[in-house]
Amino acid sequence: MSIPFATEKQVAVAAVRRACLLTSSVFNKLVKNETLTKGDKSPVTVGDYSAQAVVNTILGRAFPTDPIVGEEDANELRQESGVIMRQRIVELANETLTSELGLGEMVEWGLGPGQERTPEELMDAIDRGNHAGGAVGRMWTLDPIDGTKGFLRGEQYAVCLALIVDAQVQLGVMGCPNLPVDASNPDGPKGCIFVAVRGQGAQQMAVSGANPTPLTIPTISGDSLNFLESVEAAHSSHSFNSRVSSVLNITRAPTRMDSQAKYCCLARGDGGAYLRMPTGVGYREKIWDHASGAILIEEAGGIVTDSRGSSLDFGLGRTLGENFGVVAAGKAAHAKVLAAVMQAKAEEEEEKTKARV
Ligand SMILES: Nc1ncnc2c1ncn2[C@@H]1O[C@H](COP(=O)(O)O)[C@@H](OP(=O)(O)O)[C@H]1O
Ligand SMILES: [Mg+2]
Ligand SMILES: [Mg+2]
Ligand SMILES: [Mg+2]
Repeated sequence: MSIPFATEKQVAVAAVRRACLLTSSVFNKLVKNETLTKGDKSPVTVGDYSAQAVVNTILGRAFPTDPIVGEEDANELRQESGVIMRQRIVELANETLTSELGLGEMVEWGLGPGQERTPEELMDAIDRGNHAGGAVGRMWTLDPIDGTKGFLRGEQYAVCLALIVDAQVQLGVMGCPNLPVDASNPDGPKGCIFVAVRGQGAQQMAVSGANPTPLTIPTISGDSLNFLESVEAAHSSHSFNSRVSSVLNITRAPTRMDSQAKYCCLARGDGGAYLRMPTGVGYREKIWDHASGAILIEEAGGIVTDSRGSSLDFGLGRTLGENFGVVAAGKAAHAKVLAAVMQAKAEEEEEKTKARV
């Protein structure tokens, strides 16, 4: 019997690796007119667009009928004002798609010398990410650069790809080009890919795909537990996390890091819990910001829920719908952190009520 999702895993690792090579190379050459500000004020760069073009081109060749829920779309690039960026994206995507085959890659996926695409094909590939999501069937979800702000600062970011079947994440692949291979050697080699398949465990490997190593979240007890949280205070409440730390008597400062690299660090024991509490009303978390991270944690032996203890629902469309915040940790730590979140929430409510009277 063949191993479930073996081909999907091979294709997804190849797609993420190619996208990582692209984003690492583009970072050093990024110039001012290669970044746009989207409607929600967040940045998007030629790196985000061309990484989405590359991954979607590969998925489109390998699995032509699978829909994709991707973060970016090509609307801006199809305008007159988008011509310069579009040219750059086409150049970057083609450079990446046509480079020599790496470990486990196949010509059939549209890779290797001579496989250039037209600008129109690449814009259409980006727009294959327009799927609305939903509870039924097979779909991929892609964040071509998660943590664009981290990417622009030269810090952490991740290329994140996951396969969802009937609302359950079955496969997750994350590429972190700037993440040290070994956290105890922060100045050592950087760049790793994390892979998880439902029921088959979690792994870290080199960006080349070599040296896959199984990952298990270590049991972290007591006050040695520390939080992983967003760098951006607008994305996740720093003050609420510090309140939760006080409830747990944690004195260690949180580790701030952009992107789903936080899930990767948690999976290999570089942090005790990832806590993401909403900062204001109305923002809905996106499925591509959590799908690959959530399966990585589960397959490494941990638990991911929202801040009320409900499981994340990947079947409601492009967002996580009513889920409120995210709590991810190893099994024992998760129960403790969730209880502390509830207590901190109650304390906060009480203070608000007192302030009103
Ligand atoms: N107000 C908000 N609350 C929570 N998340 C937000 C947000 N505004 C943007 N984000 C998301 O936060 C992600 C980055 O997370 P983090 O802060 O953990 O690095 C962004 O992903 P992109 O960088 O892919 O756009 C974006 O989707
Ligand atoms: Mg974005
Ligand atoms: Mg993101
Ligand atoms: Mg993104």
